[in-house]
Amino acid sequence: SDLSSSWGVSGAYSETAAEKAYPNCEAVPCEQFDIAFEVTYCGEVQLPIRHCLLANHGVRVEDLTRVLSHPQALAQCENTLTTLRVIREAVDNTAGAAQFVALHKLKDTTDVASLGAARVYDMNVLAQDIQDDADNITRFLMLAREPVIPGTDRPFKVDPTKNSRLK
Ligand SMILES: O=C(O)C(=O)Cc1ccccc1
Repeated sequence: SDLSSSWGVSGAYSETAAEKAYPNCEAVPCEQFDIAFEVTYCGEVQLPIRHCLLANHGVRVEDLTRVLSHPQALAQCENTLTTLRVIREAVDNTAGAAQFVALHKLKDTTDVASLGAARVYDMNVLAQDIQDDADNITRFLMLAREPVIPGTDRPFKVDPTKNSRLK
């Protein structure tokens, strides 16, 4: 199948967004984007986002002092995190936060990420649907590297409004 790359590690929301935008493609997580090329805006995809509070097995809510997640996820769970009285620490990806907490077997740190991330990194789900807005819809931008006609250095401009797959 064709590939589409999504920013972040496996279990990130962006992976789900890429799969929704390109159903016939396999989403490949990509931890770094080469910023040395031009990107074209191709469209947007909207996803209902349901955040979970993840921790290592055996960790209780009372043990938590810190939460790691993407800044947008931390902001979307403001009420829950304030009630928990945990120190917020922003990282670049929700699933990356889960991977970090799992890898380092942290016992005082939680992370806000998807149910999918809980599965991928074998973490315990302390709470589900912790976002302030029960119907949290988040927009993801689809960007493409400027396609180049093979054999030339000329970029091939695409008209994003003509691409019916992006609807
Ligand atoms: O970090 C992720 O998994 C993302 O895809 C970014 C994000 C963060 C919060 C809500 C939606 C997407």
